[in-house]
Amino acid sequence: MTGGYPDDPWALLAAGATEVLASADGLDVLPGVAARIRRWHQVDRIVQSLPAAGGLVGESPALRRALRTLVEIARFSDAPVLIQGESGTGKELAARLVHTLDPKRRSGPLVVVDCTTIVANLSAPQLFGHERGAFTGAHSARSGAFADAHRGVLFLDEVGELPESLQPELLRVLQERTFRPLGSSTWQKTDFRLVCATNRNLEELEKAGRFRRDLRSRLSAVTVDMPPLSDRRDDIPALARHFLGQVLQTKPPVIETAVERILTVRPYPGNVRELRHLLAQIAVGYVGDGRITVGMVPEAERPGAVARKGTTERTLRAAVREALDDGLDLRGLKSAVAEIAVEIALADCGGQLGRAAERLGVTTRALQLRKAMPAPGAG
Ligand SMILES: Nc1ncnc2c1ncn2[C@@H]1O[C@H](COP(=O)(O)OP(=O)(O)OP(=O)(O)O)[C@@H](O)[C@H]1O
Repeated sequence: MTGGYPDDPWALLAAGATEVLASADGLDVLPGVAARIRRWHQVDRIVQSLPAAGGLVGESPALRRALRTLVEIARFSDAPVLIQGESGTGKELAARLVHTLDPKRRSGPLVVVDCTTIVANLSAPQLFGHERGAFTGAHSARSGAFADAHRGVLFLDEVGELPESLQPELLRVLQERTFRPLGSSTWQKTDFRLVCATNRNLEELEKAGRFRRDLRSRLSAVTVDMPPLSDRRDDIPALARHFLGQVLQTKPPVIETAVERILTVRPYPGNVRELRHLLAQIAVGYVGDGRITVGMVPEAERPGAVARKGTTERTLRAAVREALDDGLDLRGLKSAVAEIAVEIALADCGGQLGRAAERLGVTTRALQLRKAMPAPGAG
């Protein structure tokens, strides 16, 4: 199976009806249709019962579709799985879920290898392992990922980055289920399920001659597409509460509607990871009163921030032009601006030096000195 799992059993029923009508003796295909519908309900029950969907928070149809596919392939097949999606969409969480749900593999290990860290020739031992003395610096024998993942799952993250020299080797291991550690003359057996993730388009890499066609078709027997956050904005409030709870280690506070609006409309090129970082920033301002208010949202994220920035710049430009026209040089301009900033900060902070210094990002001592200094050109 490739792509998403059907959203509802009616789609299966409709497809089944077409099959029955098309077959010579409609009854022979009925058991198959019935089995598929039964399977659909089984998968749906598992998805509903997953505790927080195995760490993947969200109720949107796009995420549910991906989850159904993950459950289906984890439970009912042993084929390699390719998880595709933009960066930060939860591909690694999805891979972990396959391991947790695979009845044959879950008691075995989950071995994670980030292919961006495999430098051709230098790091092949990371996959194959090596004997003592196999190369300079190999002071003792070490097992590699192929051996470590025996009876479990091998997760190759960013598989599009797998060096070309290792691609035929991986294909061979998948076909033969044997490998030879570096420096060894003995073939070892291994039995792992392969799960890969990529944010690159493997088909394009193949066209560019950077990925082997036979390996790509082997890896993508089953694919799961993790949807970008822009396709599941409905999930943002639940994700926001989830991350606040994680960061604050308490029951998540109530998020004011205005904050929820800010969170749900902005773009997220970094997907869920970016949302998590934003919530971590917001949590810094939380004072423990059970509410997340707009004041805790970083200034740059608040409505009108971009427009305000534009206005500020325009006003500043006009003021600087006027000062230059009046004959002020750069030095004079700088100290005039500093003087005004100090005056405003002190007025806003009721004359308290410490608070004003904090607002200006200087030490209290520096502020004291500046205050003691006569203004340029003054008496
Ligand atoms: N649906 C989700 N529910 C809860 N947390 C999520 C969800 N999706 C992603 N995350 C969190 O977002 C962060 C990024 O997720 P993950 O590392 O799985 O993404 P990825 O697609 O593998 O990213 P990359 O391609 O950059 O490696 C992690 O902290 C993960 O826990």
